[in-house]
Amino acid sequence: MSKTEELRHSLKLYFIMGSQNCEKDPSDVLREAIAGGITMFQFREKGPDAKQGEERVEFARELQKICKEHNIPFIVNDDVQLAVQIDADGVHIGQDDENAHIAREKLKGKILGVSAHNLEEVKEAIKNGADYVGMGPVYPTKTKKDALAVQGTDIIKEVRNSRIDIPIVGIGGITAHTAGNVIESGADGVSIISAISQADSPLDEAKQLRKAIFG
Ligand SMILES: Cc1ncc(COP(=O)(O)OP(=O)(O)O)c(N)n1
Ligand SMILES: Cc1ncsc1CCOP(=O)(O)O
Ligand SMILES: [Mg+2]
Repeated sequence: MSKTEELRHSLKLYFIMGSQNCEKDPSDVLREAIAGGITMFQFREKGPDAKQGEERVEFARELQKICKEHNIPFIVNDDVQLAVQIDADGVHIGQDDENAHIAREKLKGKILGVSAHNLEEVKEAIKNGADYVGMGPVYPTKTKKDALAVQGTDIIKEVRNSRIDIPIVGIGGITAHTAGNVIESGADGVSIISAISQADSPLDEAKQLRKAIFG
């Protein structure tokens, strides 16, 4: 399998989480999500109650260890320096984060994901060396307070209709009921925070999502 094909597979069920998203112990939530079949993980420790400093680094290492034990790629949200420090598998940055071109330079050989909300941002991300783009919010979400306007799946279709082949993952309000639509629109995978992290059973929820994605 080529590196891109491998990445397309890893993006299928991309779980994102930080301590602020969990009611149970985050390590247990992550273990359950892995048992349920997630294919990639993003460490997103963010917001007013987020862990800081050394405690944050230790928390990242704890979740990274769980991912390593199960061969799940471990991506850091926003923080390129942390990704380098703990030798993460990659980083995901948004339009308001560190410049993607500079992040690419600092993370040679690692996975670089970039958020994009329109065709221009997708093209710019490709120029800057992104390996995949995260597009959304596809549906309404309560998880990200500063999220831009809901886009539906049209923007993903538009990118695919422009014959742009970069791996795409949809994000924002996606559940097991809607994941299939996101894939049908041309996305390689779905990124999920609350549907898994807030589920009574993250394991069962991940299983349901897998069914919707893989059939
Ligand atoms: C896979 C994926 N796609 C999009 C985002 C959003 O990134 P960003 O716009 O920088 O917002 P924050 O997550 O940093 O609040 C993401 N994290 N992951
Ligand atoms: C980080 C992010 N970026 C766009 S929407 C969103 C939040 C996704 O969370 P949820 O899956 O709970 O809607
Ligand atoms: Mg960001």
